[in-house]
Amino acid sequence: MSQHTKVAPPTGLEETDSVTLTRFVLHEQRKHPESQGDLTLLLTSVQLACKVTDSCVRKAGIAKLYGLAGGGNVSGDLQQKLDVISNETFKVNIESSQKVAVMVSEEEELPIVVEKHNRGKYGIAFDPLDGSSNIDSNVTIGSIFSIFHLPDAENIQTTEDAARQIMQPGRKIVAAGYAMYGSATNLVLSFGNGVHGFTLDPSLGEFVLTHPNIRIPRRGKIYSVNEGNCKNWDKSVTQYIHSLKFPSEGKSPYSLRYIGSMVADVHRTLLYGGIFCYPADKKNPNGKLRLLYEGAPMAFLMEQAGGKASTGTENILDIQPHSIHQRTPVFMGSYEDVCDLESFCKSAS
Ligand SMILES: O=P(O)(O)OC[C@H]1O[C@](O)(COP(=O)(O)O)[C@@H](O)[C@@H]1O
Ligand SMILES: [Mg+2]
Ligand SMILES: [Mg+2]
Repeated sequence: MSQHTKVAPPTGLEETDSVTLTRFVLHEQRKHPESQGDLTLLLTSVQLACKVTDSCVRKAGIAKLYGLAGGGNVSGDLQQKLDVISNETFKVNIESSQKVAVMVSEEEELPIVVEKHNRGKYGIAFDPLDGSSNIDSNVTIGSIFSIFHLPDAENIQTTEDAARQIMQPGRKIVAAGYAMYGSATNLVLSFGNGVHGFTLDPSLGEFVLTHPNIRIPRRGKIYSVNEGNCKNWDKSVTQYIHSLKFPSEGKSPYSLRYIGSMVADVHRTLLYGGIFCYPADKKNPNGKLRLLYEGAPMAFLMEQAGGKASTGTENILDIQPHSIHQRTPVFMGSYEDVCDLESFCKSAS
């Protein structure tokens, strides 16, 4: 019995069998009559970078079997590490959109300043391959991005100028999202008016809308953290996690799920609720995850879905970055769960 289920499209889009990502983005653009279509073109290039990365991820394990090792062509490329390939893919595709002036990548020490003739008014920060320790075991990995409007893109000359202009708090994000290369490939994004999830239809080669207007449950039943680090946690984090495992009489303990790919752990948290944590600890006083292309874009999506993201004491979206690769402690997920964590931090201070 196969019943064809239609997904209700966002208001204003006709009910058809599939709303592709491209159509969705164009629809968003039409809501802003003054728009010149720059963001649309930029997102098209991000979408393409995700599709190319997805295709490399799918082929990575078999490249050698097909004799694709060696040589300086595409086959040679497949030998490279996926994080190098995805970084190149993101840089090349995004630069060719001619809509950005600055790119910040986890894989590049300095911001990339785009040549004047190829420039646009946006800046983008990305983690081209997130969860890289999971690549060889074929566990879900992803890509994360955040897009900012630059105040004075034309006059950027040095990498210092570039860093200064793109180091904006997450509240100023224009659009953010992630691609997840799992059993299926998803692209989840927000322009600041809700969160929408798309799934790559391999036969069409198109992302189609499968999860319109994602809302995270107010409270969840799952916590996600690398408990191997617990001996180095602050007392407040230790006590909070303990409270989830040993709740008061009559309440059920939370379940633990931890994949070790932020994209996958955050995706599950967004859909099922609960809390994802990467706290600061004695070894990493600022945590592990990066603000501009991990913490802030995911915090933006969480808040847009009705959840919350915090360092424990501050909303992640309010942090003014002071360096492009700075780290931040991360607690994000269901609104009430993150509030609980914050009250443990508050009472410890
Ligand atoms: O192995 P750990 O310490 O638990 O860290 C896992 C975290 O590190 C990361 O893999 C870091 O991202 P990269 O793979 O992009 O460096 C996150 O995806 C994940 O949440
Ligand atoms: Mg990462
Ligand atoms: Mg990475």
